[in-house]
Amino acid sequence: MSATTSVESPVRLDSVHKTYGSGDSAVEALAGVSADFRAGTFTAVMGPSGSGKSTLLHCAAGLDKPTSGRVTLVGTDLKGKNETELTLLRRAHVAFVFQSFNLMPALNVEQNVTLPSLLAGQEPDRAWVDQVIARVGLSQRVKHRPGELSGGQQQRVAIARALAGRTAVVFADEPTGALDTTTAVEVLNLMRELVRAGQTIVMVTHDPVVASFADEVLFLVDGRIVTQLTAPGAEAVAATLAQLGARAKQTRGQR
Ligand SMILES: Nc1ncnc2c1ncn2[C@@H]1O[C@H](COP(=O)(O)OP(=O)(O)OP(=O)(O)O)[C@@H](O)[C@H]1O
Repeated sequence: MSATTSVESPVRLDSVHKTYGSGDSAVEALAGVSADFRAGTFTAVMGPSGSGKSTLLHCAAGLDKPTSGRVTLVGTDLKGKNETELTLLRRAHVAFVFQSFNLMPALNVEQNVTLPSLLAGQEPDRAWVDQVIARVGLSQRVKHRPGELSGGQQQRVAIARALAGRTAVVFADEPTGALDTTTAVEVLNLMRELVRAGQTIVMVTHDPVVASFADEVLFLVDGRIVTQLTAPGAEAVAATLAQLGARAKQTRGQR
């Protein structure tokens, strides 16, 4: 089973602005972001705390509505779509690994991993599900419930759940934050394999080593993409972050 589509750019943002609140308390979380996430690409989104990374992910996934601008997800303009339409679109084409793992406490590992496919009305590919569970190191835990697992193991279930359905798009927010280095590298290599098979992954991370597994790294500052690197090493990512941090400090000092 594969839900991947032939859309060239499964995720597109055109001049997306997002302002939270109004008047004196208004916060411009995204200040005109345009980005084209092409099929079969792995993109990392980086930037200082509060720069708009999570907001970008939420707007791109239709979990939050832009104040202005356009988001196109697997060829569908999200403007004017109601919650039911958005839910059906996401079920068919999108998977998430977010910081709160959102696992179903009453279901075991295997049931959690296959749930998105079942909800989308698709028969899970059992051999592939077993393979993904094995790759994240949970073969000995398939009958365990989330409450019986460590934080890192729960994160691995969330990753397996996101990757098992082979959806066109995967959005990930710090997907390897709770993992040891060896497991994190295994998960990132698995993500790269899926990208090579045509999936599109957009991942928020603070870690230059994690970002170095991506094809592109976008850097956000104050809700704008200020620079991007193609296939960078971890050192280049860290150097760019340091430069941006110094620039942000200077700007704050001038205010
Ligand atoms: N629901 C909300 N209501 C009001 N302001 C919000 C809301 N969500 C985010 N913000 C503000 O929007 C800005 C961008 O937040 P966002 O969470 O996207 O940043 P981030 O880059 O993901 O940060 P972090 O790295 O700390 O997770 C911040 O100033 C934040 O305070």
